[in-house]
Amino acid sequence: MITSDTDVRTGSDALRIENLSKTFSGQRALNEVSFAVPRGKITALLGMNGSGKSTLIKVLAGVYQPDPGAALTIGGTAMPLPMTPRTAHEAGLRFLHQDVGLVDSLTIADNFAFVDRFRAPGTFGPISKRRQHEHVAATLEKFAISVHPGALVGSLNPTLRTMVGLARAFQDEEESGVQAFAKNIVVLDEPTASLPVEEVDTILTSLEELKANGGTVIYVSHRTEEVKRIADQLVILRDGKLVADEPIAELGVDDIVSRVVGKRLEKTRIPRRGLREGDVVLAAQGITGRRLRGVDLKVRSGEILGVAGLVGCGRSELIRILAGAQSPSSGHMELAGKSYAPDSPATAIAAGVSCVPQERRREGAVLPMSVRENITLGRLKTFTRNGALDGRKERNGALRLIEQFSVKPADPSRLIGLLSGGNQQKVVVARAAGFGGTALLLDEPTQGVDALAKQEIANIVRGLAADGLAVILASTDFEEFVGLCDRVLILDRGRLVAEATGEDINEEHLALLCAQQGAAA
Ligand SMILES: Nc1ncnc2c1ncn2[C@@H]1O[C@H](COP(=O)(O)OP(=O)(O)OP(=O)(O)O)[C@@H](O)[C@H]1O
Repeated sequence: MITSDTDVRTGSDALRIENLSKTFSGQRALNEVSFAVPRGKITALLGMNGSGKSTLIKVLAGVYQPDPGAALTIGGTAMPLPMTPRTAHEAGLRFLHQDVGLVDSLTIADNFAFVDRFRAPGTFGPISKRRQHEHVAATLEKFAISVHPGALVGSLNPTLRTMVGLARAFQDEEESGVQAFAKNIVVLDEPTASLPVEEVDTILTSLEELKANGGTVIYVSHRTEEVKRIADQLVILRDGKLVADEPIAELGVDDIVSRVVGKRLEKTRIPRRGLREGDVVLAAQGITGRRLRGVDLKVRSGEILGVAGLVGCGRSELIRILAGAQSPSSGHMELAGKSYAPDSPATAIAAGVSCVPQERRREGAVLPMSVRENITLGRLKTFTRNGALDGRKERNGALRLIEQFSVKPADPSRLIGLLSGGNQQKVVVARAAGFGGTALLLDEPTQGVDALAKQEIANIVRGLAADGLAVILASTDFEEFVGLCDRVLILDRGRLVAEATGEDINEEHLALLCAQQGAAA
């Protein structure tokens, strides 16, 4: 293990990177990056989408081989490069990658298992299922995660999935929770991107506890408020180059954002005009489902309607039902005054209802396909001429949206899986929002998206609403509702329980409304 008492006493660097470059088929994702990570501190690694953060982390994890000429020191020891997953682990690096790295179709226990674990000592027989479950149950308990080791990862909500991914990184440690954290270097790539607000606080509090115990963390996030709250040190990449390496204490949230973006970001919180008077576009009555307990709602042409609520309130189920991805158990829906009962997202799209689903990796982006195919998926009718696909028209259509949504690199033929996480998200939003229609459903549309792109997406959504589209936005990030929504509905355990309009659409009030419902439980 890398920690020695001397290290802790002297506050020496936990990790030092020198001259790190990484080139992917001619494209430089990292360009001569050098910085140090102080021991016992939280270092925020920031940068816009595609700036090279995940690439740097994957070099540390031994997933990518750096270009020649780099040097890496961990706990004062020069590491042979390239790293391998084993040398990284032995050096005390523990990772939670952006996609969490769990396989949905396997159980938690199977996700924990790796070569030669869980055999009875001195035997060469098959892996002991009982031992495996015991080990996994004990690790989950250390992290206070109450879920059965035999549960399928695909059945977990995003929060549990994240927690399980984190616990797995520490399954070898003797110590529990914070102690295990504290003796390693913990590298977290956007751990809160897909988590609801109240869970984010849980993660941040445990990181603060970890820091108080001398833990060292590298923390990637696009959420500047979080960074300001927990980080001591700031390292910023732009286009693969290091552009800032400084303490955070004196900086405000706006200073951090402008350092990341490279310019001051003007706040474009244009006050909405209040409830719009357009025709009702989408209406739902008495919708029930796994969580929903009879939801009635109406959204009008030109209106942006927010749906907020605590974890498990049924927000995503509501969006899935409206988008045709799930059938309601009962209830009735209408689109432009006519009965609307889509049996698939494709039927919904054909009727004019598009959706950005909550989980990009599971439901949004089709990784083995190109950016162009992902953008035009389900829209090919728009690009046919005399019954045949017009490839040129399709490519141009994709290029227009790539530009409008600032997808980088602007290459329609690139596999979407090779794009950075935030750029994959922009493609999914472009597919839903780029083709008109009558209603747009957004579930956490800006997760993993940088501050500038977030603003651009908000402006596009505003423009679409101004053109008459009806928009429903489900989010756990209350900031997203402010300045964007005309009305926000609060959903609590499957029921709509409150509504905010006008001045009441502010972060504090919305948080209060949600908390009041939770407290009344
Ligand atoms: N395997 C790969 N092959 C080719 N290009 C890649 C590969 N992985 C990353 N890139 C490119 O390297 C650049 C940096 O990507 P990276 O994922 O490191 O960005 P990031 O800063 O983590 O972004 P985000 O905030 O969106 O997650 C991007 O232009 C991306 O398209």
